[in-house]
Amino acid sequence: MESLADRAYLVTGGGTGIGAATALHLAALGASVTVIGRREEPLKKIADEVRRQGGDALAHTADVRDPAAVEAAVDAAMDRFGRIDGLVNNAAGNFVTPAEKLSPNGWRAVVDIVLNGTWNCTSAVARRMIETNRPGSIVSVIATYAWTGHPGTVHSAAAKAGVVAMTRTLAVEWARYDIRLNCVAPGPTETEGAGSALWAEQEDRDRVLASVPLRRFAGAAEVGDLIGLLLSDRAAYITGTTLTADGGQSLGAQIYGPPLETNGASPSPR
Ligand SMILES: CCCCCCC/C=C/C(=O)SCCNC(=O)CCNC(=O)[C@H](O)C(C)(C)COP(=O)(O)OP(=O)(O)OC[C@H]1O[C@@H](n2cnc3c(N)ncnc32)[C@H](O)[C@@H]1OP(=O)(O)O
Ligand SMILES: NC(=O)C1=CN([C@@H]2O[C@H](COP(=O)(O)OP(=O)(O)OC[C@H]3O[C@@H](n4cnc5c(N)ncnc54)[C@H](OP(=O)(O)O)[C@@H]3O)[C@@H](O)[C@H]2O)C=CC1
Repeated sequence: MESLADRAYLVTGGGTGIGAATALHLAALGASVTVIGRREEPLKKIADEVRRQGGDALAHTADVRDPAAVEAAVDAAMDRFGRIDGLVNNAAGNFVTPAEKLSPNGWRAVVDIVLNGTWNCTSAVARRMIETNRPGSIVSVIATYAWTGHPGTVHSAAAKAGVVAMTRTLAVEWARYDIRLNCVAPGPTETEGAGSALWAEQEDRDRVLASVPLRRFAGAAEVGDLIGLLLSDRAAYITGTTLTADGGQSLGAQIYGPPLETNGASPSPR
């Protein structure tokens, strides 16, 4: 595993789920991390855990929808660590609803967090990288329905597709500054946020599991590990791409394959 000692990263939605696992993973590799989210308590818990393990972390509350709050968070990270080497756009909002019942404000809430929030953070961090003449790596967490689409999540699917287009555009535009941008597309991942938003009932969990050829949920830590890979210099020649880790879910049901039913395999993440 490559050391990330002396590096400093920002992780949005870093207090819970995949964001928290990513922050802990980066800190374990020696990096300093700034975790950003709306609620102070989960952020403080992760920052305390990083410090307990001998690392350095800053917890900063901000709503990624608010450009001024994002600027203040990035300034606080610069003041504390003196540099920014990378950003993880992980914050998201989601709920399942038939599209015809989605209110204008419901659409706005999700698209604002996922698409506008990603832009607010990406532009604020990239400007600091350009001003300080430092290379950088930006990873955004998307979902495979950015290209497959998925009924019930039109707001999130459309916003994640926008993040892919943003990533591909900026990967070319900012290559001259040695800023790399990539996406990670996890499949169903065992987190509290997704559990309550997307598979609150056992019946929903079973349906999700049955759609995954590897027949298990991903663990937040294994997704955090992939994000760490894309942030690191091992991925120095990778830009503008999406790394999919979905247990084969987005390949869809195959005509001559085994039936997509739960098969008794352990559904627990590795
Ligand atoms: C199925 C397999 C695929 C697997 C891949 C899955 C890929 C993606 C996964 C994820 O993204 S998991 C992340 C889940 N985490 C979260 O959602 C956490 C954060 N969530 C939130 O903050 C809220 O859920 C929020 C609604 C997104 C935003 O909160 P905010 O406080 O800004 O908004 P509200 O004022 O509460 O609501 C705004 C608007 O939205 C309507 N709304 C909220 N929930 C629902 C719902 N369940 N159904 C329908 N509409 C909903 C709410 O009513 C408001 O609209 P108006 O009433 O004002 O019109
Ligand atoms: N779990 C899964 O199955 C999958 C998840 N993903 C993606 O992975 C990422 C993480 O999801 P997951 O860990 O499961 O879910 P969580 O709900 O645990 O994570 C979402 C995080 O985003 C933060 N957040 C939400 N809204 C805002 C906001 N406006 N400003 C700042 N922070 C915000 C939340 O903190 P707070 O509420 O305190 O602000 C929370 O920490 C998301 O991008 C999601 O779309 C993709 C595919 C599958």
